[in-house]
Parts: sequence; structure tokens; C-alpha cells
Amino acid sequence: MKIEARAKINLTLNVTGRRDNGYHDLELIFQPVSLCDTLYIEKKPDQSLAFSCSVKLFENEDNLVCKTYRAMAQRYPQIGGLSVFLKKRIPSGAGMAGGSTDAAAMIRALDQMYGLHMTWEQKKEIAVSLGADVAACLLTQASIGRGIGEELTKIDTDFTYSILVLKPKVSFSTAQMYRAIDESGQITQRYLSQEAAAGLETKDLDRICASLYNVFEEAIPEKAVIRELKQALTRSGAIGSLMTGSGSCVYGIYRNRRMRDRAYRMLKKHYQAYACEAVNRPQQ
Ligand SMILES: C[C@@](CO)(OP(=O)(O)O)[C@H](O)COP(=O)(O)OP(=O)(O)OC[C@H]1O[C@@H](n2ccc(N)nc2=O)[C@H](O)[C@@H]1O
Ligand SMILES: Nc1ncnc2c1ncn2[C@@H]1O[C@H](COP(=O)(O)OP(=O)(O)O)[C@@H](O)[C@H]1O
Repeated sequence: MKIEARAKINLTLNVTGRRDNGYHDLELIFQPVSLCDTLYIEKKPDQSLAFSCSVKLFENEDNLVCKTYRAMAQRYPQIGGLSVFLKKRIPSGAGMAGGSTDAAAMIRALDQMYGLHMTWEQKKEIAVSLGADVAACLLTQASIGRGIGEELTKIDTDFTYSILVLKPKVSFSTAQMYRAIDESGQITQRYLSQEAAAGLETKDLDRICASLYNVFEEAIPEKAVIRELKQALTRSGAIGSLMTGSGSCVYGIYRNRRMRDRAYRMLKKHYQAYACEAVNRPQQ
């Protein structure tokens, strides 16, 4: 079986509180995009997992693919031995849910391969045990997230639009970025998720772009790096730009694919660049 694991960007992101266990309450929009990793999964006769990955650094037992296999096999004894190859394309430490989406793809794949008929609640329970972002990665459409990011409300849209993502040389650790939020005294929250969702529903790109906000942009150590990327995207014709998640990738949204492709050709000479489309396919 071959399954695609899509990356996400965040159109909005507010941190609204801190829990006793160190996790944070959020209010954000997840937008799946066409940039994806691919998982190649085959059954094998024994009870073990043989895992390999195109990035050797990630080829270990701690990979979220292996953790998901173990969590699923523990709950569903009918799951047998597998050989899994993970082709990575999504940049890492980038705010694009590269690991979380591989975990979500494994849940979907095992559900299908073994006819488990998992309910949304069952999938969500396993997802949350693997990471706060994993449940959102199970969806093929944009959603508003609350709680630690697992309380999801789907946004009713089939809108697609063109995006260019730039990855700076520096990567940010999610845990460190949440600590930076805790340590930064006054931070501004801007609650624009409803407005951005309305923009998605009415397919109004200007309304979406006027609603982009990420509180982590205020807490990042390398503000100049992010500012430079946003300026480069704007100069290349993007009508809105934002850092995604806890960084470090920055994306721009373009009026159409032609303008985005032109920007891609120009900016890929200077930056690690990824051209992709927003994916909104209500549902599964
Ligand atoms: C910031 C966001 C926004 O979408 O995305 P990324 O930048 O990772 O893509 C997410 O909240 C990242 O979710 P995810 O990457 O799944 O988080 P986890 O693996 O569960 O946790 C990684 C680290 O982030 C912290 N964390 C995560 C989620 C949350 N609501 N509060 C937190 O404080 C945890 O304390 C942990 O130290
Ligand atoms: N399947 C996976 N793909 C990428 N990183 C993974 C995976 N499983 C575990 N990891 C670990 O998670 C770390 C960051 O994951 P990533 O999903 O890229 O973060 P972010 O969502 O912040 O971009 C990586 O440095 C790696 O050690």
C-alpha cells in the first residue's frame, strides 16, 4: 500500500493558556497542503516492524511511524508484521507537522489494511497519545483547532489556493518555542480564526490574507531571518505571508498558480523553496 501524508500550514495561531502538565491551550487554523511524505507499507509474515526512511537520521525506533505502529498493534492484535519505507519530503523542525502527519497516515493505513473500521473517536484517541497535531493531520480539509490542538471543527470549503513555502537554514524546536512564549512577558493575541474560516468558506483570498496571524512570530529568537523571508515573498507577489506553527518555515499566498510558479522560479535560486496548493477535500 502507498499512502500520502500531507503537510500543514497554520493560517492563525494563538496560545490562550498553559496547563499544569506544560501543554498549552490553542486557538488555530490547520490548513492541509499538497506537499507530502509518502509511506510504502507491505505486510510480512512475522510480528515485527522493519522500518526504513529516505533520511537516515530519522531511521530509528523513536520515529513517529514506529511509535504509531506499536500503539496500534497494542490495541489491535490482528495487526501483524509490516515493512514500511518512509520517503520524506516535508522539511523538519519547520512548523509543517512533518512527523505528526506520518503518524496520522499510519493510523489511516492500518485502519484500511486490517479493516478495523475505527471511529473518529478511536482514531483521535490514538492520535492525541502520539502528538497534539496528529488528529488534525487525519483530516483532508482545513479545521479550527482548540484545546491542545485536538478539538477540531471542520471548515466547510473546497477552496484551493497557491502557496510558496520557504525554509530558512535555521530550524526551531516546538518545545523551545512554547517555552519562549511562556518567558515572553506581554504577547499580543489576535483572534482571527472565524474571519479566516469565513474567507475559506466564501473563497475570498483577500479576507484570508487579512486574517493571517501567528503569535509565535513575536517570540522567535531570529526575528530578522523571518522578516527577510516574508519580505522576499511579498516582493515576489504574495498577497499574504506568515510563519507556520512554531516555525521556522514561512509561507506566502498568491493570487493564482502562475504568479506562484513565477515566484518559485525566482526564489528557489536563493532559498529552500516548496511550491504547493491548499487541500480542502470534504471528507473521506
Ligand atoms: C505549534 C504547532 C501548531 O500547530 O505545530 P508545529 O510547529 O509543531 O508544526 C503544534 O502545537 C505542535 O504540535 P505537536 O508537534 O504535535 O506537539 P507535540 O509533539 O505533542 O509536543 C511537542 C512539544 O510542544 C509542546 N506543546 C505542544 C502542543 C501544545 N498544545 N502545547 C504544548 O506545549 C509540548 O509540551 C511538547 O514539548
Ligand atoms: N516521521 C518523522 N518525520 C520527521 N521527524 C520525525 C518523525 N518522527 C519523529 N521525528 C522527530 O521529530 C522532530 C521534529 O518533527 P517535525 O514534525 O519536523 O516538527 P515540526 O512539526 O515542528 O516541523 C524531528 O527532528 C525528529 O527527530
